Amino acid sequence: MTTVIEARGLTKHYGTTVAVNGVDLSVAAGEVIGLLGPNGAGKTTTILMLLGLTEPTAGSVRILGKDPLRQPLEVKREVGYLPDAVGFYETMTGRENLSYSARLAGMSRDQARERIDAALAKVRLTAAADRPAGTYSRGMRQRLGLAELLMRESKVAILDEPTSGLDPQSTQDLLALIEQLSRAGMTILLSSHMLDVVQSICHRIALFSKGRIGFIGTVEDLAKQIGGGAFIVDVEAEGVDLETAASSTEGVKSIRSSGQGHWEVEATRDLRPELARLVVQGGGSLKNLDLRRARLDQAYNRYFKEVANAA
Ligand SMILES: Nc1ncnc2c1ncn2[C@@H]1O[C@H](COP(=O)(O)OP(=O)(O)OP(=O)(O)O)[C@@H](O)[C@H]1O
Repeated sequence: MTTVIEARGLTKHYGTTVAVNGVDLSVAAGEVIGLLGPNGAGKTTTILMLLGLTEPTAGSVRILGKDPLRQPLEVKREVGYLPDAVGFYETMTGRENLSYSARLAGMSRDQARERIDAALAKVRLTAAADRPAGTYSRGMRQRLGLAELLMRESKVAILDEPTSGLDPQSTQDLLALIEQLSRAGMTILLSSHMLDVVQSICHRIALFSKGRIGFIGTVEDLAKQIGGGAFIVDVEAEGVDLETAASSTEGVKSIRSSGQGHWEVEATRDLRPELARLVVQGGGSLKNLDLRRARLDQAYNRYFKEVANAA
């Protein structure tokens, strides 16, 4: 697998403040990685170093084998950055903004026209393409930002809170687009405090804490690491006490009553068959059984509680 982003021992001091303290990060082509952590944990500073916009105090970055500080133009060609508030020329239309950026990137007029049309269609902005960008909603601006990355054929996208301020429908639209880009091979780093958004599209998450990456892996890995279970089974049954019946079953991490005849079982594997059997063997009748994935927000809160307790 091709490694697209490689950071080793990345460190940044601002005077006496240690903003980033020895970050190692390796991201493969087509991966979507969520950068998470409390305010001030070092996510933005890490992103700025990956983009070559801030010089590391120590450590190294390679983007597709190139050093963002020594080869800034080459890296800029490969990496698209979508900040929290994407800046466009407000009086210029969406299409004119893209044309301007294509000209700066040295594209020929014909090539630009073709790529701009395709990119606008992909983000569903064709109908609005000739309106001034100043009239665009926040969702449209984010989509125009993605269109710019598509037009430039960026291999890496770094997105800062891409869905903040978007309504649920616009959020879903944007997430679907980001997934398409990843399936087409784009590598995506996404910094966000919106944990449901992160869980829905990220393959792995990196948890930043005091300038370090304290955890990197899947949500399931995180749930396991903090001693929980990666699987949650919701059980609805009558005539049985599941807490007693399933308490010693291998793989059960916790059983919580979530109402009369309802239980939430946290487990290290999919325990639906065993739970169904236990209900029936205990003389009860099973009414419903649902499997859910561990929730990132719960795992995240538990992780940072442990970090705070360990401090
Ligand atoms: N230009 C700067 N000068 C001095 N200190 C800075 C500068 N930029 C960031 N810091 C400090 O570095 C630390 C890490 O900040 P950073 O912005 O990277 O965190 P973050 O994880 O992105 O936070 P947020 O979630 O709020 O965006 C903080 O203590 C911050 O105050």
